[in-house]
Amino acid sequence: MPLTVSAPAKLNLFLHIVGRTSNGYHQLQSIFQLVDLHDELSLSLHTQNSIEFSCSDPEIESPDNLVVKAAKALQKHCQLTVGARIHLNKKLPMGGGIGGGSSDAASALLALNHLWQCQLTIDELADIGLSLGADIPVFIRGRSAWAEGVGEQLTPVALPEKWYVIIHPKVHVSTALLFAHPELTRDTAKSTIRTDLAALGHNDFEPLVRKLHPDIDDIFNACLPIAEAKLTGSGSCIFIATDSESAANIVKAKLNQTNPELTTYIAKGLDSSPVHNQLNIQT
Ligand SMILES: C[C@](O)(CO)[C@H](O)COP(=O)(O)OP(=O)(O)OC[C@H]1O[C@@H](n2ccc(N)nc2=O)[C@H](O)[C@@H]1O
Ligand SMILES: Nc1ncnc2c1ncn2[C@@H]1O[C@H](COP(=O)(O)OP(=O)(O)OP(=O)(O)O)[C@@H](O)[C@H]1O
Repeated sequence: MPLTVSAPAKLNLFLHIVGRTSNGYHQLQSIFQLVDLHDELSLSLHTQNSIEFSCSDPEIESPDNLVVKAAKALQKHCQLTVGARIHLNKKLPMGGGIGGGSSDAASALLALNHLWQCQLTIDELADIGLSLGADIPVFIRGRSAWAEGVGEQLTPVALPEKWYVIIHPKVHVSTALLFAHPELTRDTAKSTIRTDLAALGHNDFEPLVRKLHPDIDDIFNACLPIAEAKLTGSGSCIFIATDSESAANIVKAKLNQTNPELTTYIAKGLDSSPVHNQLNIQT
């Protein structure tokens, strides 16, 4: 029987860019909110040391997939002679700033650490994850968190229970291009940990993303009379926070009334990642 684990999505409830590191990466302050939308990974042992990867979406069934990179990084780190067969059931929208690829990689690292009996600590797995992408450590640690540094310095925070309406504009926004853009605001004042920034903070990518992508700007404008909308990560997904599932359903219905073409999801905020429960990891 393969081992099956989830890979949840995240929202950046706010995202302030507060500086730059010497290697060109950006220093952020953000709150990562894990949500109950997820991909699914099935993993089993392979007696040879190859990583056999398949995916429900043929477009990302490639050796470049972050899942394959994560598996190979762990295999190399632990100098293993065994491999794995991994299937990814892709359900999360891609390139939307909800961290799907990063979460898939994190769940692969956590599950393979278990399957291969590597016995690496969460800190060691988070370091391997960070070498593959700035968004991976939060999924390794598996807690909604206040984030600093490039997103790897994480302090778990208890957030009020929320349901989010997530809108996925069918626009792919490049994280690397946005971070490199001359018009990006990079000097937002640093704050000490404040969970009220979940509601009060802004996303420094938003003005630029709206300027570069008129379709996304149109969606923000359509949300205006309904509720406050925010961008997650570098986009393209936009979300609206509500206090209950029924309130989320009402917002979703209103949005779809004004624009039936919109792809919308409802997601509940999570304090901790389902993959940690599935693998019985105590954090
Ligand atoms: C926008 C966020 O999603 C917010 O959570 C993340 O900061 C992005 O994390 P990610 O997609 O895992 O990013 P990576 O794959 O590590 O890097 C993609 C590109 O974004 C830039 N990058 C990323 C993270 C960061 N703190 N500063 C950066 O400048 C890097 O130049 C890199 O070329
Ligand atoms: N397992 C994966 N799932 C999705 N995309 C992947 C995966 N591995 C590699 N990719 C590549 O990464 C690109 C961005 O994927 P992803 O959905 O993680 O973006 P994102 O949600 O914007 O992430 P982030 O918030 O970390 O910037 C995809 O277009 C795809 O080419």
